Amino acid sequence: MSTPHEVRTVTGEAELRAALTLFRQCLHGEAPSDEDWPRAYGSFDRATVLGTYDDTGIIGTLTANGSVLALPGGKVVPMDAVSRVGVRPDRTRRGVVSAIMRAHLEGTSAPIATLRATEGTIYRRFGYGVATRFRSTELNFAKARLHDRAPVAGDVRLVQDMDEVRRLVPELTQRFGTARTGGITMSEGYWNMVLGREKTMRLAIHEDGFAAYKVVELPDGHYAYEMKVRSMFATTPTALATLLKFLLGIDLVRTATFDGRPVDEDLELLLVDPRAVTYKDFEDETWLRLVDVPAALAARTYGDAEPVVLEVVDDLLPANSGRYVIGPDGAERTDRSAQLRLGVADLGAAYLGDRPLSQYAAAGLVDVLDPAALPAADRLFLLDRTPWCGTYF
Ligand SMILES: CC(=O)SCCNC(=O)CCNC(=O)[C@H](O)C(C)(C)COP(=O)(O)OP(=O)(O)OC[C@H]1O[C@@H](n2cnc3c(N)ncnc32)[C@H](O)[C@@H]1OP(=O)(O)O
Repeated sequence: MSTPHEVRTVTGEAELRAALTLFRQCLHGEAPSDEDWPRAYGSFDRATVLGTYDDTGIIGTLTANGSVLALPGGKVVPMDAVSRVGVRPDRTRRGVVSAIMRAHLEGTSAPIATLRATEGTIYRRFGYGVATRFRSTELNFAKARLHDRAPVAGDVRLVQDMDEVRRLVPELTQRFGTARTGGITMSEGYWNMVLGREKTMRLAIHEDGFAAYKVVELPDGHYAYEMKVRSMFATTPTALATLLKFLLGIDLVRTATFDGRPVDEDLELLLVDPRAVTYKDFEDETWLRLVDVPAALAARTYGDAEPVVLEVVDDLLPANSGRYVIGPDGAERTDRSAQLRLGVADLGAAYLGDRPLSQYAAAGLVDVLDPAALPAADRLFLLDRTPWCGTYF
């Protein structure tokens, strides 16, 4: 590999602290304080950190958190959750992050990497595509009431003690976070950092899901509060309705915002007045990169349709380039002629089944060499349920 910047693994506590400081400063934030550092240090418990240095110190960094990803068909595979990417502002636009991205993709053993992007125009060139999307849901408590047929059943236990909240969140996300395609898990050290400074996080736990939320006083309110639901996983419709009923029953709350919800979670169907719900902030969630295309294609299951031959183009990791036959029984390399051709970023985008390949083709992102293959590819790749992650990192 020849790049103008040498990339190496960041090792030891002092170097990790410098890397995190650099990243936070790149996002216009503060260096970790002495008080925060132990938890921040602990958050590297399953991470590989890369850095680029010059004679002024560290100038670029990337963290690859060892994680897992739930695939169509239910398999859960190793995945690098890439975060804390930053280049010092006096060293940008000279290829530093390109060198680090390449080093990460060439060095990792995970077949898939995902990230959350600060900007929409950076990561496609490295082979990442938008594989899941989310939106926020706002509920007006004055109007929001479940109708009589909503499937409410089972008890909800409330946990208010922060030590117990910190202990339970990693366990609960482990249990429920990968139930849906696109779900991931994060390490205990990561959660310890995220929840370390929280003082008023509450947990509502049902046997098939949970909600983690805060209730904050409205600035101009007199005993008027707003609920912020940071995380909610409901693996059954009953868990969703029951958790919702519990949250709506909390006194003094005027509105609730549920962050980062699945785009097919239509809460109005559970309510008497559908106008109690407003959806907003529809955005990209998971950017996904197939690092090892043959392994990743073989790891998911496919729908029922005639097999299709895809030609994948990957300029950054050329070993991935080539033709693959994909059918109900799986996927493997083939010498047969290609029917559809697409770049690895668009394959990553379509991989979890968020949108049909025909939509990418209509946008000019898939070359259709044999039109008969397109409806078959749609049936092979699509899921009965929109993929969604729900865990921010
Ligand atoms: C997963 C995460 O952690 S998201 C957080 C990402 N970090 C940030 O947003 C912090 C602030 N920004 C930065 O630290 C840096 O500007 C980075 C990391 C975004 C880019 O680093 P750089 O070293 O400048 O990128 P590099 O020089 O390798 O550029 C690669 C290409 O991306 C383009 N590019 C880089 N940054 C941007 C940007 N912000 N917007 C659009 N294009 C960009 C470059 O123009 C270049 O294009 P080219 O290949 O066509 O010439």
